[in-house]
Amino acid sequence: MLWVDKYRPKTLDHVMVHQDIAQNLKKLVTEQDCPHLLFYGPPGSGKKTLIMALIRQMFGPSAEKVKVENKTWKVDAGSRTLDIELTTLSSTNHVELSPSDAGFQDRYVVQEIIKEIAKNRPIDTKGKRGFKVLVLNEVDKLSREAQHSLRRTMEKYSAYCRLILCCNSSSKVTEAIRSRCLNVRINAPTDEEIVKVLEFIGNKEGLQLPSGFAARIADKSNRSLRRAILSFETCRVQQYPLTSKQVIPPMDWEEYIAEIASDVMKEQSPKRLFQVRGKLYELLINCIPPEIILKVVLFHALSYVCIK
Ligand SMILES: Nc1ncnc2c1ncn2[C@@H]1O[C@H](COP(=O)(O)OP(=O)(O)OP(=O)(O)O)[C@@H](O)[C@H]1O
Repeated sequence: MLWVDKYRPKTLDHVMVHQDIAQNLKKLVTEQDCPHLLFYGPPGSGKKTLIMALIRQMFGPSAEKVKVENKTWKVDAGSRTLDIELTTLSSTNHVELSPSDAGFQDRYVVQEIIKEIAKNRPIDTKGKRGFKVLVLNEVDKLSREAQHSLRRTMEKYSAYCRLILCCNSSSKVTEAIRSRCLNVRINAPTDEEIVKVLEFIGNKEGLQLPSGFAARIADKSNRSLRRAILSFETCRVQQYPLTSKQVIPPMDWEEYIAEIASDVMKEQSPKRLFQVRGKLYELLINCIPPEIILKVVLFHALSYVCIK
């Protein structure tokens, strides 16, 4: 198991960063009925970790027993029937999915599939919560129509379904949805917090960390905890004992994008265009978001221009 998964805190009491938010969430679910929630913040800041710990707090360890299903749903779209393939992750009390995976058909996912999941009321056994939780990832990528449908679903099934929405940018979520949720902003962790997590992992793995090594990884991580932990594990695999001069390698996909920028800058011909297109497809197939690809290409391209 990768360290990012192995050392992901499972409960709200064990989180090492955003402890104040974790304690507030704990109070929220123990003292009162939980509202719909919208978690937003930069990639790798710890949103998913808090959401998973929150669900565990609500339903106990059974929330960790999840099954992954790849289902094809038949959806009625007026004159024709659409087949929509979606991956869901579910336990007895919660279901998680990314409706934006359905692309421009996302509104059918919200109108039909989410409605179907939301209206199945869980059995209200004594002492247990009488609602189920629906976790929706990347809601900022949903189309306007899908977001409007989502707003209606939120209202209609709020008696026995709580939505936990997760995204990077809340400004791309409609005001109507935002105002119906408790908004929880998860800031990118500071370098000091990242160093604390890396030292904790190093300690658990029984590693000797040279002085300043964790700080160098934190500095290169762009304040993403996931990235810092992945880099740390890569360094460990590349060389042990770790040395203070050891190079902290960039992510594979970043090197690949740098190559694309260099290809584009060195030669502008139909042949090169064809090669670059192939490389871009390769990145997209590996789930690197297009906006990140363009941002990094631009960054490298500009550095070429500046050198000239
Ligand atoms: N509060 C925390 N304390 C300690 N480690 C954490 C904490 N939150 C996250 N981590 C570590 O950072 C990794 C990345 O966090 P997480 O997946 O929650 O980020 P995210 O904000 O959901 O990212 P993305 O938006 O890219 O999906 C986790 O796998 C975990 O190892």
